[in-house]
Amino acid sequence: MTNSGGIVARGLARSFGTVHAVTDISFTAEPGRVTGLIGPNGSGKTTLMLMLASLLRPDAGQVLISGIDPTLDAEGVRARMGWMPDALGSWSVLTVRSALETTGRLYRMDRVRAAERASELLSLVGLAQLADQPTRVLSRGQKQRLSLARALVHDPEVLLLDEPASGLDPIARLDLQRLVRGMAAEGKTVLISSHVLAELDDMADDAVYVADGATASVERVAQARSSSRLWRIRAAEREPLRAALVHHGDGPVRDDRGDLLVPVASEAAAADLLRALVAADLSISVFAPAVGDLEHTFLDLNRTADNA
Ligand SMILES: Nc1ncnc2c1ncn2[C@@H]1O[C@H](COP(=O)(O)OP(=O)(O)OP(=O)(O)O)[C@@H](O)[C@H]1O
Repeated sequence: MTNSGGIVARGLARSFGTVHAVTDISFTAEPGRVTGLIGPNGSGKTTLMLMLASLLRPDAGQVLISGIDPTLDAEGVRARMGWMPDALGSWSVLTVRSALETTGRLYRMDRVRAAERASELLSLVGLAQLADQPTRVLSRGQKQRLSLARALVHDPEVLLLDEPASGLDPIARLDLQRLVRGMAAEGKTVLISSHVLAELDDMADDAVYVADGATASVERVAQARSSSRLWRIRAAEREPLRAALVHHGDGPVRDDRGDLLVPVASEAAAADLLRALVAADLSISVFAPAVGDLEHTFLDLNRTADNA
């Protein structure tokens, strides 16, 4: 297997008794990029992340993290990887600051460096005011921030973030987005699993789609991406707009919160439609895909899987 840094997974499989959680996962997540890990509930994302993090041994296939195989050198992988699980483990009697200092000590920092790093991270994730509170009093969103800070303690090259935005308020989500983009800009490899696809659309450069324990092929993803999708269109004159869409659109026209939705076969067809609407003298104020790229692709892949 060639090593380009970042995360490389080839032909991964893992079962629990008769449950085949992961059957065939292959992908590459490159340094300097944010890669979204997308799949329905129970599709094998957490099992995959555990294998990448050296916490679970694959039955078949291979992983390289920054060139290191976790089954051969778990410690080497852990030194280079930060892992933010979807729920913070319990250290409920420690204060927020001491939880971070203790994590630093586990990474063999001396007391002074661990304390410095804890202070840096407390301000980075916006928890400085809660530094002396026991972690058990934190809200869900505050626990998420602490969990992220813990994953960053040793300034890892590779980050695995499992549902990092869950429980975060809109401002904290924007902060998270900025932080994640900043880490990619520093050359780190970031793999994020999330069900909030609109958010991943704003954050991810690449996407890996998983269904029933296997990655969707490049061809299937390309086909799903380019399939017909709904567009949202708004004009001051709604009935003339409806008439024009019935004439020029690629399917039935639907009302949605004051706008009209119509299926459009491709980007080129969307450009033609917009030209036709403007030529018909309609004042168009909104003309955009009704769902983001990732969500559209996810829905199409799963529709295809359900019909297979
Ligand atoms: N330790 C285990 N023992 C038995 N079955 C397991 C175990 N861990 C996971 N599974 C099963 O493997 C499948 C994949 O689970 P996994 O948690 O990896 O999915 P997921 O994609 O992370 O789901 P979600 O989006 O809901 O978090 C599920 O059917 C799950 O029930």
